[in-house]
Amino acid sequence: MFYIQAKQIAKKYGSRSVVKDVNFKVDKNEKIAVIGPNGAGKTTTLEILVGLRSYDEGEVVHWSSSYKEHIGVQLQSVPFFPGLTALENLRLFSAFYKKKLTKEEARELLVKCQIVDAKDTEASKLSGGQQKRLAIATALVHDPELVFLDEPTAALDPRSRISTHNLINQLFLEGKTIVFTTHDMDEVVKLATRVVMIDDGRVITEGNPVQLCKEHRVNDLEQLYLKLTDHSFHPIEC
Ligand SMILES: Nc1ncnc2c1ncn2[C@@H]1O[C@H](COP(=O)(O)OP(=O)(O)OP(=O)(O)O)[C@@H](O)[C@H]1O
Repeated sequence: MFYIQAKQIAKKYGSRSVVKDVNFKVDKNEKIAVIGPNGAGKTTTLEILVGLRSYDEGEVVHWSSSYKEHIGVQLQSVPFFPGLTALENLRLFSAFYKKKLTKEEARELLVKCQIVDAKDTEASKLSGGQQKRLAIATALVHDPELVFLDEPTAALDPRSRISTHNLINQLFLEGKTIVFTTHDMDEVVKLATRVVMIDDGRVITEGNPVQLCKEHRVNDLEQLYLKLTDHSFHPIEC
């Protein structure tokens, strides 16, 4: 069963093309890592897939007309409600959906996302890493089937990064499908069932990370990334 199928999508900001002819399918029970250089168009592609951003060409098909109720999205910057604590923010976010979280349910979600210690701190005063965890919690308030996480571990300390990996695996075991972006290649190998590499607005390769390395005869994903995104790299013809 597929959740999202994007066919030949293209997007321009002004006259600048940032997504070019992208095909992107999200199937049920996947953990997809989207990787690529800064500015490659990963966030824009994800925003188009979840219906937050318009596109100029192509088609995006979702599995359900009410898909927005079943997708959770953590973007890189989250506009928390000013003056409200982490717990209050979470409950207010949940009020946008059919089922509002009780105080206890909100607390449990903060425990799950390892941010409960800061539940009574004003959200805007949390550290960068804590805000990231709260942002992940807000993406989960409506128990979505499909979860998009845009750089969920950027700016996290090693312990927090590991607990976020554990959270992603836990969500996957609960039956959720996860799509995440990252610049950490070890994280991709550790977590992803499939990797999609985007460069200059195009998908340049995709597949199982280990399999892809074998096919391209490189030792690891970092080498594959460096090889495929090196615009000065010209293979020697035999
Ligand atoms: N709202 C916008 N208006 C104009 N240009 C934008 C907008 N959002 C993104 N861009 C530009 O589009 C390009 C792709 O941005 P995008 O955020 O999709 O890249 P990314 O691959 O997610 O990068 P990063 O890894 O740095 O997060 C960048 O050059 C960026 O400056």
